Amino acid sequence: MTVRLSTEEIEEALRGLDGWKTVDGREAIEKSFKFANFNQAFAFMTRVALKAEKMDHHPEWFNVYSRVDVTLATHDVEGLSSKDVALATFMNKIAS
Ligand SMILES: C[C@H](O)[C@H](O)[C@H]1CNC2=NC(N)=NC(=O)C2=N1
Repeated sequence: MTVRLSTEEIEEALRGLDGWKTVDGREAIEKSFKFANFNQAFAFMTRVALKAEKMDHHPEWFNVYSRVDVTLATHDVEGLSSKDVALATFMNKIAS
């Protein structure tokens, strides 16, 4: 059962998620990742895609060349959940 995070829990989670911020007017978090080139950007997306499938939790994202803009939210709870925090943590880890 996926549980929706409270405002306080979201703020606490963001303190540990470098570069992530809330989206104005929506219960979601976003970050723009910049890579050296398209290959590195797409390699990042490929790894995230495999992780997302394993988690059954998928990002909303946009890629242009070396940039990947990511937005995370949990549709099932119409807000944010621990799955968003886990996927954001994974993204930061592999992008560093
Ligand atoms: C039925 C439901 O859509 C699925 O369980 C998964 C698929 N991937 C998902 N991804 C995201 N971001 N939010 C969800 O609620 C979600 N639900």
